[in-house]
Amino acid sequence: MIKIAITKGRIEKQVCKLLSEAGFDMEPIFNKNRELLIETKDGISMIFGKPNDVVTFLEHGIVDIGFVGKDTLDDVDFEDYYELLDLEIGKCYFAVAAYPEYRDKVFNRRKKIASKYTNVAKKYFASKQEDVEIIKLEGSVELGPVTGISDAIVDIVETGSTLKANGLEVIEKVSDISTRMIVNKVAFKFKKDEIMNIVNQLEKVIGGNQNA
Ligand SMILES: Nc1ncnc2c1ncn2[C@@H]1O[C@H](COP(=O)(O)OP(=O)(O)OP(=O)(O)O)[C@@H](O)[C@H]1O
Ligand SMILES: O=P(O)(O)OC[C@H]1O[C@H](OP(=O)(O)OP(=O)(O)O)[C@H](O)[C@@H]1O
Repeated sequence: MIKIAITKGRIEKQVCKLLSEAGFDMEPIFNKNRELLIETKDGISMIFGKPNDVVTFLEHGIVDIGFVGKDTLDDVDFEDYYELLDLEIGKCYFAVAAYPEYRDKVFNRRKKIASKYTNVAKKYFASKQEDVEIIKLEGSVELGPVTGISDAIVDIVETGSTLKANGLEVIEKVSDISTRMIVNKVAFKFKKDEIMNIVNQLEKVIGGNQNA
């Protein structure tokens, strides 16, 4: 049996649609209500969890495969997995954002940066040799500059409409994000054929979508 964890929320439906187009039996998933663990006719069991938890389940060997955003992978401490596929969905990017004045402002103190992705923010400013204070916010991160708790934010930008609605703008792009398929290394050793079958089937659909 192959065990899969899928990130709930924005990317859930698109991942399930790709798996269905790749020929896997997703009917029980499409018909599910509040169940969090579902078994399909293909001998695949699927759980649905929050982004960081998908990685935690994979780290502990509870699942063989995880579908999760690159944003989450960039932020967690765990790196001992194989990233086998970019699903080319859930596309967005990390950016430093702030009010336009931030660009020319001279700071005579450490800048304050708010983010839900504190490791990404830390790593980014460290790469620029900038010593900043990182403030963790759990959501609505744009509130950082709006309330004045921070000078800028590191957050996900998709359409840019949340920034615009709050008078903020992208100061610097940090990195691209999309949904990835990750695999537990031990599982790959013992279930290589089944896992590669899923990779190959998905690749055909992703390739087809890109050429469409
Ligand atoms: N505009 C976007 N904002 C946030 N995530 C996006 C966006 N577009 C694509 N994604 C991807 O979707 C994944 C899941 O995001 P989603 O907002 O559903 O869950 P979440 O981070 O648990 O947030 P919440 O706590 O608001 O439910 C993200 O990790 C990211 O890879
Ligand atoms: O560029 P946009 O298309 O406006 O999308 C970006 C927004 O979407 C995400 O927030 P989400 O809606 O997940 O809520 P949250 O802030 O509570 O995490 C992200 O944190 C931005 O706020």
